[in-house]
Amino acid sequence: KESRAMKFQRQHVDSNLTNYGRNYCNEMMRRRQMTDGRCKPVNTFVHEPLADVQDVCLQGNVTCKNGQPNCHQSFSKMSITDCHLRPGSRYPRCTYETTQKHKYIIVACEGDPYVPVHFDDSV
Ligand SMILES: Nc1ncnc2c1ncn2[C@@H]1O[C@H](C(=O)NS(=O)(=O)C[C@H]2[C@@H](O)[C@H](n3ccc(=O)[nH]c3=O)O[C@@H]2CO)[C@@H](O)[C@H]1O
Repeated sequence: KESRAMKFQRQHVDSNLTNYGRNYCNEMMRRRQMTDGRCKPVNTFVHEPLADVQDVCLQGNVTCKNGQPNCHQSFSKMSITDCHLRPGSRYPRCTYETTQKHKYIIVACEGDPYVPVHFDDSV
């Protein structure tokens, strides 16, 4: 069974941004298995070293969107790609809008070791 930490890495960490250009999301959402059974509507990939993403758990403690107190906002902006399902795209043809951004990320952390288990937002 995949741990929540490993699921976070599969869904949200792509340190060596493979340059697919505007097809990045179409390719990566499939490769990282977020189009099996349904098209995941929104997903962010972070293009920083895994250690830097894990370090966010030690950074600014903030309240998560769902009210839980275990979210952390990065001290620095990070290179990310937001993937948004295009309107009208129908499973199994999941087609995405690919948008490159440089923003602070907010993740929820849990466990020992205390690591990211959920991507909450970018600001
Ligand atoms: N505080 C917590 N502490 C611990 N665990 C917590 C906590 N909160 C939730 N989980 C858990 O996480 C799991 C999960 O999949 N949550 S999810 O909201 O659906 C993920 C969102 C995110 O993947 C994506 N998104 C969204 C915005 C964006 O900019 N970028 C972007 O990628 O969209 C998804 C839907 O929004 C679930 O098991 C829930 O129980």
